[in-house]
Amino acid sequence: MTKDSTVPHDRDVTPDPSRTFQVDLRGLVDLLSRHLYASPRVYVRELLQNAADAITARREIDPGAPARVLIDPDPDTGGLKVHDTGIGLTEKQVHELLATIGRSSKRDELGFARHEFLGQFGIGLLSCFLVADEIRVETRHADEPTVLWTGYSDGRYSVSLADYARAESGTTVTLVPRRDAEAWLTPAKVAELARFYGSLLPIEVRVGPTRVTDDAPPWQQADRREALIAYCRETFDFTPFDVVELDVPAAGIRGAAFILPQPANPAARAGHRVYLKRMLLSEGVEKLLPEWAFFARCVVDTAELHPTASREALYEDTQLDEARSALGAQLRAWLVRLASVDPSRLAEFLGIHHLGVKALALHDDEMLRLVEQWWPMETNTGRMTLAEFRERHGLLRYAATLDEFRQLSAVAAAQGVPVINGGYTFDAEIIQRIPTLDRMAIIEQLVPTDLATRFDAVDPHIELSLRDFLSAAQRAVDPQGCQVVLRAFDPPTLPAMYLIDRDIAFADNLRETREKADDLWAGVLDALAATVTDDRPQLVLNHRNPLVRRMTTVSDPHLVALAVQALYGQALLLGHHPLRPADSALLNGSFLGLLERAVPDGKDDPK
Ligand SMILES: Nc1ncnc2c1ncn2[C@@H]1O[C@H](COP(=O)(O)OP(=O)(O)OP(=O)(O)O)[C@@H](O)[C@H]1O
Repeated sequence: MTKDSTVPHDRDVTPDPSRTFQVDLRGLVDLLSRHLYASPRVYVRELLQNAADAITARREIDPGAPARVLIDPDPDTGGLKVHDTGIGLTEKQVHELLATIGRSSKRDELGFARHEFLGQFGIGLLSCFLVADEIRVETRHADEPTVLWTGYSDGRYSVSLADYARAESGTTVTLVPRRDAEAWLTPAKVAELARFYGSLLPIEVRVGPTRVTDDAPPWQQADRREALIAYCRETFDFTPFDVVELDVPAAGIRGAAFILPQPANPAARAGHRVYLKRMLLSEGVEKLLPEWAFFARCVVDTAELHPTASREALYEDTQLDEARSALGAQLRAWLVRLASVDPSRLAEFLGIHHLGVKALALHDDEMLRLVEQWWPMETNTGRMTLAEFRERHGLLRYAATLDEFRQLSAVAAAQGVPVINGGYTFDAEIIQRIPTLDRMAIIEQLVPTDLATRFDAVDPHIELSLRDFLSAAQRAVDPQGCQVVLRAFDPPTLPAMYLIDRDIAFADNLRETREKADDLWAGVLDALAATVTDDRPQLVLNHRNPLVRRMTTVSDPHLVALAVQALYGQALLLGHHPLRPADSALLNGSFLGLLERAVPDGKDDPK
């Protein structure tokens, strides 16, 4: 084996203890502002967080210690002071913690974040350099001397002991504004941000004389429901359809889900408002709930879930996964409860969110069950749920398109064939998926062919006698490319049906009938079909209909043509078939022609 001269010798990589990394603070701040934080506004959150943590640390030792934070913007200098009554820092700690990036007092001996604190990374204070050139800290720990620390955005810092004692234990952080960042430090902006991030903190926070913290989160107030509805109106700008309280102890989650009062797009995931240990993490956390719960927006506080380093999102880990399922279970329980306690309210809910619920029912069994049990679908025997339909008829029979349903429903109803309209968005697919809930479910798609067997043939002798009528009728709609057929079917009130070429199978069925018929009958039909190809659309005239019967007795071929053309147009309209220009012209012509016949001409007018 030859020795590779590019492999470094051991002595080349031996660390030199006298050398340590140098940090380019400007570069680091630039990194934070461009790549970690979404906006410089986070500086207020980081200052509040440090103050709150310092108070927590002090109260661990002295539970009666005051818990106050005062934020004091100075309109004259454009700067800002944040005073807290926290634990403060000794001189040694100032050197160690404030001047070392990544060093934090909030981790345990093993380096894990300590549960009771908001901070953990040791970089939060740096965010102040997004808006300040200089950060000054005055701090006092217990009876130790007051320490003054000043850090500059170019990476220098100084430490000295004050020649006075700060009035009480705690810290004051002063920001000297950076040019071009003054807007982030105006009193109005600071008050807005302090309220935005800190309104739920369990300590007293004031901006100048104004308190920005609430007494308690809405889900902990005496009249919770009222408080939550008011919160939803104020924060999300809608009055919820309902409020579902959320409580997942394993993830330390408390809060509420607000059911949207308007339809929502399931594909556009709603942003939820998430607090972490009562400090706002983000108002746009997307994956807190399972995908199917698109109809709810939440506000929650969590003590256990983990933030990403920017503290603007939740870290995707198994804990978040489990929390998501637990929250989903609570929303499901709400739906189930609604179904048993207040079905009309559930129907109202589905009335708003049915499209989204149906979209999810295509791949979520729970949603499918909800639709099956509670969503009334259109059928030719009235609106009813799929569950009811199955119970009554033993199967789920449906027409796959709206046109097919319209074309067939009346005929099918008259013949005692119940059918569901599967033509609305997702409905046919939902019906086809029902066997995943119950393997015994029988699904049947109704196609016009199925009804064809119920179109009874007319007595051949009668049909022969109607030969002239049928030829005239055929000629009347020949230019439309349509074949005229005479059958007897229910309901008798329906004079004609137009069956489109999609139903070639039906045409085959007609041909079969003809083949089975006796010679006389076959002869009649052959004569009729001489100019007709079998896959043309069919106008089926109903011999049970009194008007059609009367038409067959008319001897004037012109009147027959007008009447057949009018029935053709009406059948197209009833079946919701598109009217081609030639169809409209035909319909128009027949209408005017019939009017001409119906209205006496001027010669009879006495005037
Ligand atoms: N107001 C304060 N009172 C007492 N100590 C403070 C205060 N602000 C900062 N410190 C000390 O400085 C350390 C560094 O603060 P920094 O905000 O940079 O990080 P952190 O709060 O520990 O973590 P994170 O980056 O997650 O916010 C803190 O761990 C804390 O010990």
